[in-house]
Amino acid sequence: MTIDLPTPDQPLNIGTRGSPLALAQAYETRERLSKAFDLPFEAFNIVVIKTTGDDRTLIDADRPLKEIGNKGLFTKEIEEAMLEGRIDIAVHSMKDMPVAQPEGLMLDCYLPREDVRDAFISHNVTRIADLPSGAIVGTSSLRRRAQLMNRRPDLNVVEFRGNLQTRLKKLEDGVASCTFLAMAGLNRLKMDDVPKTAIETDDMLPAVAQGAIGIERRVNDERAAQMLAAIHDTPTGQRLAAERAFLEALDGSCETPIAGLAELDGDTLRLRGEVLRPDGSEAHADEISGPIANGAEMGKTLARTLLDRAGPGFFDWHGA
Ligand SMILES: NCc1[nH]cc(CCC(=O)O)c1CC(=O)O
Repeated sequence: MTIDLPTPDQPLNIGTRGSPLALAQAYETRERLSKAFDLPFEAFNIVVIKTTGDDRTLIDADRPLKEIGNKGLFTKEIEEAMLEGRIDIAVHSMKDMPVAQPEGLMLDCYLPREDVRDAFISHNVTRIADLPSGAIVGTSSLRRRAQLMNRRPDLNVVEFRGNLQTRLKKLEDGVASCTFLAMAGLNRLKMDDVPKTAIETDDMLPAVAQGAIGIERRVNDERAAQMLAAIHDTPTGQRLAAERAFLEALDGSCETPIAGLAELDGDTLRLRGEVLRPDGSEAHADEISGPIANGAEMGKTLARTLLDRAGPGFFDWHGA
């Protein structure tokens, strides 16, 4: 079936959040589509949509996101706009995407993945190991907090919310001696002057889907389907299939710190996973390898292994 490509009069509407990172990701998507189909930028219309997660009147900036609940916090309004036809596709950080999409929408397009690692950001030291006992670490990520406390229970973690710029300002003001950010965000925003050190994945396993951009569409939109197929990156899709199956099988509440990363080596996929208690007092990690095509099955298997090892109650725990 041939499709009518978008034109400046009938543009493809690309929905996104308005943060600098979200916009950079929407621009990248527009650029890839425009190249793939030899279309002018005017054939695309970037539509900024404010989500609950962006609305400061709905969210107290000092309240941890985990208390507000993050299922679809950054996606609900965007998905409503797509179901109503106000936008045709939506660009998302896959790290923030729930594992299942609402009826009528789907995800089958991923852009080539950026650096998956976390970055250690500090004006004072270059490695976690060099932080003095009692040092104050700012992060709003449950996973990073738990991983850090697991390895360095002598550090003090304080809640660090707001966008990248806000957090960097807090660091400069001395509110904390270091923080963590995804390398992917820093790279996409070309923030080269931030004092960062990439943390190897053996030292801090990233969040499931970290560094990956996914593009959502309506199930029955043939034009979007064909256009997105042209820019889809298959290896990223294979890795995310394993990671997201792992996440789904864990069925972790947003209280549960979870890390997961799939990597490809020839025809083999290697999936590593970790679950932790929020205070870092307990961590369970393991890995599994097999044929790429079995990625989703491996995700489920690894989740079962970690669930068994963690034992009943691990995921119900609501600690301090
Ligand atoms: N939860 C916020 C969020 N969602 C995606 C990224 C970074 C980009 C990515 O991982 O794709 C970030 C910020 C961060 O963790 O530093």
